[in-house]
Amino acid sequence: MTPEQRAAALVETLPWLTRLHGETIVVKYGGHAMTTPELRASFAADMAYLRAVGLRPVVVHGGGPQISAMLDRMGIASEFKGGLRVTTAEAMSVVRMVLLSVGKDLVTEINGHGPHAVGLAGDDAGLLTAVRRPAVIDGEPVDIGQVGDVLSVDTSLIDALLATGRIPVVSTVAPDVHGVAHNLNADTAAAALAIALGAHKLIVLTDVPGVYANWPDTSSLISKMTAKELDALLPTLSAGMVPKMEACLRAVRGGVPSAAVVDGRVPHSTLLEIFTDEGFGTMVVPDDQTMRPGADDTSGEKP
Ligand SMILES: Nc1ncnc2c1ncn2[C@@H]1O[C@H](COP(=O)(O)OP(=O)(O)O)[C@@H](O)[C@H]1O
Ligand SMILES: CC(=O)N[C@@H](CCC(=O)OP(=O)(O)O)C(=O)O
Repeated sequence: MTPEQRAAALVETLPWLTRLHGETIVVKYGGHAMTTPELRASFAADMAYLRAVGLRPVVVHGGGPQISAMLDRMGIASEFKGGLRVTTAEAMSVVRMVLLSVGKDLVTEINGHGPHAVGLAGDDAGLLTAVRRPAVIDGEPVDIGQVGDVLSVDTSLIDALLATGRIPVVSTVAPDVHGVAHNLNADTAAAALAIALGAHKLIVLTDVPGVYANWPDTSSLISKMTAKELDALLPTLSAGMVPKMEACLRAVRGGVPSAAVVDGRVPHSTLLEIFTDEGFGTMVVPDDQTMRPGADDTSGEKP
């Protein structure tokens, strides 16, 4: 890179730094995007960077592959229906153990940049209350055990942490109203948190460059779509992409100005999505928003 190109890259961030100052960004860090020490280090640096430049990142982490590996070691089979893990009482204790451990590791990694990150789970100060959620297969509800949807969010703890410059790191296990632990898909929980916090953006880090219109045809990557277009695409999606895109749709329909699915295997993908004019991955915007404003846009809002 020439000095001119490096300077241009820095200058390109200026409008976004100005516009996004003080905004809350919910970043969902998927289990497939944390598979190497280098990726975890680059993610931690990105969170510290966002905080340092005046944004308010909130991390919601996954850990699906890590849970499956642990279940496998314990001789318990992993089964998914509609992109959600069938969670027996036996599997639930493993899910809880692994997710809390992944969360703590992430806190340690981010805190290599200063004592900013704080780990939380659904039961901390009533952050998340779950309600049992069936999977929907061919339009029919199917019982998949202790899997939850988000019934309610109490943002008071996160609000207090953000007000003092902390970076909340949320593990998505949560009690229902009877105190029974539930396994929440991390995309689902991230969307609920983004809505409740009035976030400016939901960013979902995964292991593909974005959403493909005709998966697995990799020439069909979608760079941007409206909520309505996503609604039409949803029935064609498979596996983990289903809860992910349902979550993006829910976030945007719930008032979050945009949701982006980006390739978490690319170092610093969060910064590329937030601070570059063209963004990175697939972005979902409300139905009345058809253009991604560039740096010369004067509306003051990047979708
Ligand atoms: N239309 C699609 N576009 C992109 N990926 C898709 C699509 N349909 C299914 N997938 C699958 O969804 C996976 C991402 O979901 P998942 O494995 O649950 O990720 P994560 O662990 O990041 O939550 C991709 O690796 C891909 O195999
Ligand atoms: C109900 C359900 O499926 N829960 C997920 C929770 C972890 C998760 O969402 O992790 P990723 O984001 O890495 O996929 C699971 O048990 O795998």
